[in-house]
Amino acid sequence: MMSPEESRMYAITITAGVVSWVILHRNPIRGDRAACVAAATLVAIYCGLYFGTKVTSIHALQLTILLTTVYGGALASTTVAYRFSPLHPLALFPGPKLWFSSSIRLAVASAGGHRHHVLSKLHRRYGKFVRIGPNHLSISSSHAGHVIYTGANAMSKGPSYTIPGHVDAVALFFKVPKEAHAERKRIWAQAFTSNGVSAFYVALRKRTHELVSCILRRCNKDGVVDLTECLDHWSYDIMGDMVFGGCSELELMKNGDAGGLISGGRMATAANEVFGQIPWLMDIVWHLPTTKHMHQLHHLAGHMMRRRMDASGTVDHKDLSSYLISREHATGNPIPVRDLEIDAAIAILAGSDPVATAMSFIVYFLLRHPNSYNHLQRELEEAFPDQEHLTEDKLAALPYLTAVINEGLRLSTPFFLQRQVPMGGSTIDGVAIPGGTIVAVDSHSQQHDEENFGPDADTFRPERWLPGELGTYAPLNKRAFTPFTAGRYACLGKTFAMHEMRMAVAQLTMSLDMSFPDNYDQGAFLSKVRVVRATFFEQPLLVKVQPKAAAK
Ligand code: HEM
Repeated sequence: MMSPEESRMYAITITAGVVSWVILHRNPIRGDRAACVAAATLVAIYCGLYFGTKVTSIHALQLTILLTTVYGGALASTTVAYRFSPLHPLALFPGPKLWFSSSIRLAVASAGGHRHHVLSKLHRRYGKFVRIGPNHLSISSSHAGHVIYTGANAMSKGPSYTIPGHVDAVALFFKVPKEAHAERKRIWAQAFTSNGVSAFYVALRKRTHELVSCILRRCNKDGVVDLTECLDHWSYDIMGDMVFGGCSELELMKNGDAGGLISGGRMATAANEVFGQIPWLMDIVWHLPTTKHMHQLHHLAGHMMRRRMDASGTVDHKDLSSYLISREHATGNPIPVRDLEIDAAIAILAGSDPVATAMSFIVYFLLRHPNSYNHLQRELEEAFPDQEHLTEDKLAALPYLTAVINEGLRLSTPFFLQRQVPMGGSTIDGVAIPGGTIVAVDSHSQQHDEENFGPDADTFRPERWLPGELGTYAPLNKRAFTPFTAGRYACLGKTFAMHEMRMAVAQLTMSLDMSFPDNYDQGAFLSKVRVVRATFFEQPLLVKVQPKAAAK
C-alpha cells in the first residue's frame, strides 16, 4: 500500500509531466538545452531527497529514478494520447497508425534509405494525402507543388532544415527568416546568371577532360573502373574551382580521397535528413564526438574560404566566393565569416553530390539500354563529326542528349522537400490543411506515376521527352517532374548542372567505349541504392572502358 505522502508525491509528479507537455507543446525548446535542464533537474531531485529527507543515498537514487520514470511516462503518454486523439488537427487524415505517435518512425524510414519506396506504397494504400508523423503529411499530387513550393505564397522550409541549435548562423540552405534567405540568395544568384555561369565553363571543360584521363588511369588490368568514385571526384573538383577559384585545395581526381571527405559530407547530409525529422534530437547528436568525420568538409571549406578571403585582392576572375565576400546588399555589412564558411560547405555539397549521383544513374541506364546509348552516340557524332571542341551551347541544342539527362533525373531524384503550412492554414489540391503542418510532395511517387508518365513510367525511355516520339497520347506531365524544384528555394545551380551533365555524358560517350564488366550484377546496382537525401551506392557502378581511338 502506498502511504498518503507517497500518493501525493506521485500525483505531483504526474501533474508535472502533463503540465510540461502543455508548456512544451506550445513552446518547443532546443534539444541540447532540454537535455541540460533534465540533467540538472535529476541532480536537484536527488539532492532534495537526500538532504531534505532522512533517506539513505541508495534510497534517494532509487526514488529519483522512479520519479523521473513516472514523470517521463506521464509526459510521453500525454503526448501520444493527444497525437491519437480526435482533438489533433490531423486526426482526419489517413495513414499507418504507428507513425502518428512519434516522428521516430519517419526518421527510421529515412535512415533506411528506402523512404521513397515506403511512401509510394503508403500512397497506393491511403491515397493522395497520408499522415506520416504526428504533424507530417506526405502528398502525392502534381497540383500540390504550386501551393507548397512555387506559388506567390510558397511555404517556408520545415524543421528538417533546422541548423543545429548551437550554430548561430544564417546559411542559404537552412531554415532562416524569409527576408534573410532572399537577401542571401540575391548574392548567390549573381554567380548563376548566364554571364556568371559562363565564367565557369573553362573549369568545366578542363575538369571533364581530366575525368576521361582519370578513368583511364584508374582502370584495373581488365579495363574496369569504379565510375561512381571517378564521377564523385570530378564533381568535387569542379565545385572547388567554382567556389574558391585558385584557392581550392580539392584535387580529388589527382590525389584521391583517402580522408573520406566525400563520405563524411554524405553522412552529414544524411544525418541532417534523419535527425531533421526530430530536430531536438539533432541538437544533441551534433555535439557527439562520433560526428567528427561529418564535420570534415565544413572545416576544409572554412579553411579554403579563409584562404580565399586573404587572396581577395589578387583574384582576377569571378568565382562564387567573390560574390559572397562582397558586401551584403541591404545593409552594406559583410557576410560574417562563420556564415561564409557554412555557405561554402553547402555550395560544395549542393553542387557536387547531386550531379555525381545523377551521372552514375545516367551512365547506368545508358549501358542497360543499348538502343538509347546508340541513339545518343549517333546524335553526338552528327553534331561533332570531327570531334571538335564540345561547347555548352552546342550541346544544349541536342534534343536526345537533354532527353537522356531528363530521363535519368526523373528516375533518380526521389526528393521529399519538407515545408511548413503557415499558421493560418492552407488549401492544397482542394483539401484544408491546418497551420503548422509539415508537408512535402513525394516526388518519387509523382515521377513514377503512370498517370503522369504512362504505363512504362518505371522504364528509362528518353524518347518520352521528344514531342510526338511515343505517339500523340503518351502522357508527359512536366509539372510532376521536379528534380530541381522551383520557386523561392529552387536550385540555383540548375543551368550549370545541366551543362555539367551534358558535357560529361557527351565527353564520356565520345571518348570511351563503355560496357558492364562480365560478372557485374546489373540489377543489384539499383536495388542497393540508398537515398537519405544523399545517395549511397552500396554497389558502385563498375564499368569496362576502352578509349574510342584504340577501339576503332
Ligand atoms: C543534378 C544536379 C542537381 C540537382 C538534382 C539539384 C537539386 C536541388 C534541389 C531539389 C534543391 C532544393 C533543395 C531543398 O529545398 O531542400 C536544390 C537547392 C540548391 N541547389 Fe541544387 N541541384 C543540383 C545541382 C546543383 C549545382 C551544380 C549547384 C551549384 C553549383 C546547386 C546549388 C544549389 C543551391 C545553392 C541550393 C539551395 C537553394 C536555396 O535554398 O535557396 N545545385 N538543388
